[in-house]
Amino acid sequence: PKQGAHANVASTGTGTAGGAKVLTIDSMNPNIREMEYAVRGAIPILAEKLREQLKTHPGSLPFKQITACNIGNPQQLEQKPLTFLRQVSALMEYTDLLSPQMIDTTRKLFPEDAIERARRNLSYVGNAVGAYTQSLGIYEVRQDVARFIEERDGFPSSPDNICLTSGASGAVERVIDMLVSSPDVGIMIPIPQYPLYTATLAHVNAQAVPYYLQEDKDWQLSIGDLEHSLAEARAKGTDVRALVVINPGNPTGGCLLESNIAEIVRFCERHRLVIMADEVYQANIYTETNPFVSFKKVVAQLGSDVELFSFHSISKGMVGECGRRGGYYEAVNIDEKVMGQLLKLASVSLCPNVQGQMAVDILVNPPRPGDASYAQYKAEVDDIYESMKRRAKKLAKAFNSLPNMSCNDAQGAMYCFPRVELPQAFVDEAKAKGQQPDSLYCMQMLEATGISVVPGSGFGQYPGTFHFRSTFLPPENLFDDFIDGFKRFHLGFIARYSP
Ligand SMILES: Cc1ncc(COP(=O)(O)O)c(CN[C@@H]2CONC2=O)c1O
Repeated sequence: PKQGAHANVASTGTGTAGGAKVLTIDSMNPNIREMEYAVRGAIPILAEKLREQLKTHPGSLPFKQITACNIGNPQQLEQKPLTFLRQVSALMEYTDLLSPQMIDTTRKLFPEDAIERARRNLSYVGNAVGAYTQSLGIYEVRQDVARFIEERDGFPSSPDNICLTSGASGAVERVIDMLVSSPDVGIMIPIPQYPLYTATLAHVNAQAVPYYLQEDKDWQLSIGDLEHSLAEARAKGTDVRALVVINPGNPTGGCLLESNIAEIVRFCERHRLVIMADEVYQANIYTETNPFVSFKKVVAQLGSDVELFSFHSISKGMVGECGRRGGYYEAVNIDEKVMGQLLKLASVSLCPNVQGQMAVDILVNPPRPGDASYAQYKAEVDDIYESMKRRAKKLAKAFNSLPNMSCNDAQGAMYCFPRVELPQAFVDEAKAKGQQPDSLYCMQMLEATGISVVPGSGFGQYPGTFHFRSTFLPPENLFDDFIDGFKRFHLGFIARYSP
């Protein structure tokens, strides 16, 4: 189906017995009408229309293809899936391959450890990958997640505190839903932030309490700014209950130092804030100076009783299985009765996606040294990692080589978030059109180059500054063309607006 086709559904007449529609843009839930999610906003939607136009009218645009840099969707940009994961999935989907009649043929096509893993996983679901599982997810997978966390941090983790979900998005939405008991409730979010947070807070009619990340300090977080933002919100009567941290950062790519994390934990203890640690990019680290340290590890090291939810996903890292929908949260120091309510909430949507759960298991429990697939799995992961690291540095360097542009290196995640000094004449032109200046800049970029990025206004930014977010996911064989196309656009843009 065409992207956005849903939005073009033809009206089928008057609906109820000749009367006006019951469900209209005015009668719908106003929270949903007001919420925004720029990662798939106006510019990506136009990009999909232009993609269709290139199919039906080749040569009708000044570029050959759309380069979707608006979304961290690696396999849309030719990243190969991990072989072992797909082998196990295939065997679990078509279990005849494991039958006595076919197993000899299967053994010619699949390594022994993939066969064993598929058989083990199938035993968890009664050999029926199409059946519902437990609401919190398959217990044995939750055990593997807990072991992964213990190995990563060196502190205990219990499967009873792990909940598998169909992606981290659903986990975040569920926790925010639990926290928000009235419109007075506020949750502190970084600016710039991944708009899942502002969208979800709008959806549940809660207050977003912003704190600014410091661009001139590699996007580190300032405790002084947290204190100020919290005091201001509470003085206005907002019931601030939680603090969101995205580490490594989206869209910023910043990775918090352990000392900064400890300060944040103490801040949340002091002010009784639940920590929501979004760590979906924990494997996407490209710098030795800022290695990934989990909030769970620091909370355990400090012996803190602060309440913590940590989120992870199969969509990022080197796995990149975005559409397969898999993820989890770990709940630490959460009240037992609340845990019971979280179970109830999970049970309403029956269970997380089963193949997503199995992919989580491979994420946290990959082939080990000595396994038949270990060498290939490690080689594939290393190749993807090294390529991402090269592309991250190359894109930031390209942005920094241009006039009116500066960009912090991506220490982690999948994005560069350059700052653009937009000429005042252009800013005035955009405002006269009722548009955000960086949004108009990105729209002109798309129309000139086919590159689809997201304006900084879609993530929030310090007033008076302008940014955009681009992934560094275009495949390396097309990367130079991608950068050249962008450079040509930007230099032409600056020339047009320079006196
Ligand atoms: C910080 C962060 N948290 C959660 C999610 C959701 O992950 P799931 O796929 O597991 O629900 C994303 C997805 N990143 C979006 C999607 O691609 N580009 C983005 O900015 C993200 O960037």
